[in-house]
Amino acid sequence: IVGGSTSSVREWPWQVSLHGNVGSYRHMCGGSIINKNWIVTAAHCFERLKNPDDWHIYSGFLKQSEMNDDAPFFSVHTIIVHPQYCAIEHVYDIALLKLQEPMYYTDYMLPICLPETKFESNYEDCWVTGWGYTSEAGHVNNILQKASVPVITNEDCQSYYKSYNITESMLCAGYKEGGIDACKGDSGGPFVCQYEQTWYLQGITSWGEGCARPDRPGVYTRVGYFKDWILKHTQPG
Ligand SMILES: COC(=O)c1cc(NC(=O)c2cccc(O)c2C)c2cc(C(=N)N)ccc2c1
Repeated sequence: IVGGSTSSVREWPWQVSLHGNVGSYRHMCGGSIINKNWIVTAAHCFERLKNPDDWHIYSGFLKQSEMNDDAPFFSVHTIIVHPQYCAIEHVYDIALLKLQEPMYYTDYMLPICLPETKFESNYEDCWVTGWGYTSEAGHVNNILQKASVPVITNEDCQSYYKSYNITESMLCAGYKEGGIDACKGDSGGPFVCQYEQTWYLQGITSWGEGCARPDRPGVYTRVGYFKDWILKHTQPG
């Protein structure tokens, strides 16, 4: 997160850190708890590491330094990458992780609600969180960061990204003057909006040209667009 501030414990209890095995296990992506068996994240996190055994999921922690070899983690049973995901175009950048064992809820580990509809009309009070870079040429941050970022229309977003196709499965958020944005390492993490005292997962951090640049908003996977696909895979029975 560029231009954000430090989160406190229990602020974002659905936020998890996905540690991938690249020689040793380290933070690669964020994710969100949607129920006791399932995490939603970004498909692009699994370009190189497609084996579930190469992932450890840390939940209930604020600092990367706490996610050490003595700390408990959840293992991954199944990785479901959206069948229409395309890396080049950044489309359908969504994946589901089934846990090997169901998690338990605490004040620090709670699920986030899925949006009510495919396209929400209200996007007040939206925040993006993660342990990603705090500058383009940065590195993974130790303490979970948060930043409030306004949603912009797909039409405005398309006008900024002339060499890309901003599809209806994407959601954009950012400031025209830049300065505050998600960045590398925040991928897969939550973009949430509060509505009538309830938080909803409206976006999954996906991509952007650089980070926090003027006229280059952050691009997110629009979670409402994939609600049926998510429910199809994550509902019991
Ligand atoms: C794996 O995820 C990404 O690569 C990756 C690369 C990005 N954009 C970059 O251009 C970038 C940023 C930092 C370092 C870097 O090398 C690049 C290419 C990203 C930009 C944003 C955002 N601005 N909302 C969010 C996630 C990103 C994930």
